[in-house]
Amino acid sequence: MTTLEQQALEYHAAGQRGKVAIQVTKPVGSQTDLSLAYSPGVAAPCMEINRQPSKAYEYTAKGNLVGVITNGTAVLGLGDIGALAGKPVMEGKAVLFKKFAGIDAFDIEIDETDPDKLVEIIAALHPTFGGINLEDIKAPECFYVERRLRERLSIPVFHDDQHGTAIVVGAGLLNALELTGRDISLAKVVCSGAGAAAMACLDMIVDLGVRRENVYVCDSRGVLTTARTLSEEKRAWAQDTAAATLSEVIGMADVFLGLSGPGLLSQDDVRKMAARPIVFALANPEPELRPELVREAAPDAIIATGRSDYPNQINNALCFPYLFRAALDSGARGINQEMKRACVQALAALARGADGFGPGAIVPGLLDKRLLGGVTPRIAAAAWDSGVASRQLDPAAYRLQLEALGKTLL
Ligand SMILES: NC(=O)C1=CN([C@@H]2O[C@H](COP(=O)(O)OP(=O)(O)OC[C@H]3O[C@@H](n4cnc5c(N)ncnc54)[C@H](OP(=O)(O)O)[C@@H]3O)[C@@H](O)[C@H]2O)C=CC1
Ligand SMILES: CC(=O)C(=O)O
Ligand SMILES: [Mg+2]
Repeated sequence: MTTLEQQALEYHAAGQRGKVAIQVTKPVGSQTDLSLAYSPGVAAPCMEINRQPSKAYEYTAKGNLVGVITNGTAVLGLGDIGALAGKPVMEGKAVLFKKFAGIDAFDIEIDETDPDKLVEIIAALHPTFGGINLEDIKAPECFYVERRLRERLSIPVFHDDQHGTAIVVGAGLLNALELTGRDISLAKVVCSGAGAAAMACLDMIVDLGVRRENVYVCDSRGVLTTARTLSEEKRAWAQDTAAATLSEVIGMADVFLGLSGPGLLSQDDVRKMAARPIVFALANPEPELRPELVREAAPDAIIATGRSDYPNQINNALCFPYLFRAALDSGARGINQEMKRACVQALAALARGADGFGPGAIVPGLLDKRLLGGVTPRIAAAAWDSGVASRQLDPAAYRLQLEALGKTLL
């Protein structure tokens, strides 16, 4: 076991176990308080909500509460380690919701792999929450589960590994391309991984201007080609090529996008890439190739990982707190493409506006205090403009409100 792993175990076990706890928000110290908080007074908000369900947003925690829900089938890059073993990650996401955006989150680990049953369970749980953040559910089941829940529920349902990752990859890629003087429409991209995160990231970068014919994708069996029998999602990325392996398609690639597993990129692969390559080795916790090894093979590379212990942390934690903050505050029924695009542009702009902007800072750091006030109002505005929100928020006033909130959080 490494020192870091040992420290992480001690961190999690120290004091009150785990990373989150419940906090009470009303006085309960007197008989009068108790008769308001519980019986008999609590019947009044119950009956108000029974008459008008939207009153739940006024009288309960629903409007500021997100469910972080997994079945543990694709926990980070650790694979199918099961619902219970995924709990530390889900608690971690709950911590980030709270510390970065003041959102309360319950982590819910569901021991169910059948997609239809999972949909039924999550749908049955949904009255508790103002939004649902699906996490670490493997592909292809995650696509079905998210789609069915979005069809059924009128609260935001968002698969973080797909869309959260895609947003941050989009922002990082725009800035990395700018810094290396590349035209997005000419960039050749090679992606390792064809699961939840990869498929959504590829859709996003095509939305931003990458040409589909310039993208080569590898899964655990090699390059997605037209000769292979592929799922519907993967078929969309199949190339008519005889190349079968990552090493065979990576020649002169401008961008490597790793959303697969540890150690799947070699230094020789990096050496085959174009000059000033962009290497996003995003598998967690162990990237496709460690940054120091990428640097050795290509000293002028722009390198990003999903980890907090290297520069350029491309991690969905840079966006999900702010997306949900904006969605909850604007009363959005869902998180749509316009909101995601607004988040991409806001994150990219925030990085460009920082003093240290450059190859080692293509995205803001997770602890950048400008994020809450800088990103969230732009997403809320996009929600309103695209017709998915029920409240229009004045951007300047909302920003001030968020900046004040931010001071109470980190
Ligand atoms: N930095 C970040 O913010 C994020 C990083 N990630 C990382 O991305 C990775 C994938 O996560 P996710 O998409 O949720 O998981 P999925 O289980 O949905 O997808 C995993 C993908 O990796 C592929 N894969 C496995 N082995 C290989 C291999 N030898 N060569 C190429 N591809 C391979 C699988 O192939 P096949 O389809 O054949 O099974 C599959 O397409 C994880 O490491 C995760 O930590 C995910 C989300 C966010
Ligand atoms: C960051 C994240 O969500 C993942 O690696 O799965
Ligand atoms: Mg995840």
